[in-house]
Amino acid sequence: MPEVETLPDADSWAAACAARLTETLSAALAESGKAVFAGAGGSTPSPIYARLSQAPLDWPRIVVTLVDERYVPESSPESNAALMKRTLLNGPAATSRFVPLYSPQVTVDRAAAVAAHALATEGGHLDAVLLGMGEDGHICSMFPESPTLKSLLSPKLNPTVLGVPTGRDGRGPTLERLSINLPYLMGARRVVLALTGAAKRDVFEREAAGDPNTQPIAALVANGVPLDVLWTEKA
Ligand SMILES: O=C(O)[C@H](O)[C@@H](O)[C@H](O)[C@H](O)COP(=O)(O)O
Repeated sequence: MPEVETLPDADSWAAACAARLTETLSAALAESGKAVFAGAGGSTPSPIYARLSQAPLDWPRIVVTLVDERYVPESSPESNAALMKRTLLNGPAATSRFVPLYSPQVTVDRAAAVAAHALATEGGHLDAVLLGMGEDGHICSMFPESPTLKSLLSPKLNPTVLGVPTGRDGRGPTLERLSINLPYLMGARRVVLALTGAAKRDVFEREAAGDPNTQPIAALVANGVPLDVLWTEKA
């Protein structure tokens, strides 16, 4: 079971998450002259992105992408790309290169294939990843009841992006989505899972002890994903 690092308040938690991601991107830049960051959407990451955007990194050599995306254009209020551009791609980070997952295709699966190719063209590897987690234990768009879950959690596949049909998360129905798969997380240099609130801490601890074939958090643990879990009581 990975250790859960407890931060005393929202500010120190967001700062610690941003510092861990900055450290990881800096190491990748030092080692290979480029770095790839992938981040989550949802409500958790915004204060972390606000801090990360100001990090003194060589942003023109950093590629920024998403761990998942709703199958909507950037003009939609549901778009994670729009969220990322509003919160992370400001200040120094605005000089990074953004690679979206969404593109208007005939089907979400076709869009996933286009996104998979785009990420493969960037090297097919993520250096720093920021994840949130739903109260149903989902990360990325790896939803417990989704028919795509088995493919997304297969550790032996190549890193890729898959289409996720309309489904349900802990808060209700979800749009069709695009999601990276578990092998992308297994190959990452560092994955930061940012959690807030007592409920999510309990969910994390329950899910981490679960079935890696059907529970994404258990799959991260069972497959040795380099995971830092940072938690604070109130965001
Ligand atoms: O597209 C999304 O919604 C996110 O990428 C998703 O995977 C998110 O991380 C979880 O649903 C947690 O969402 P909150 O941070 O809002 O709790």
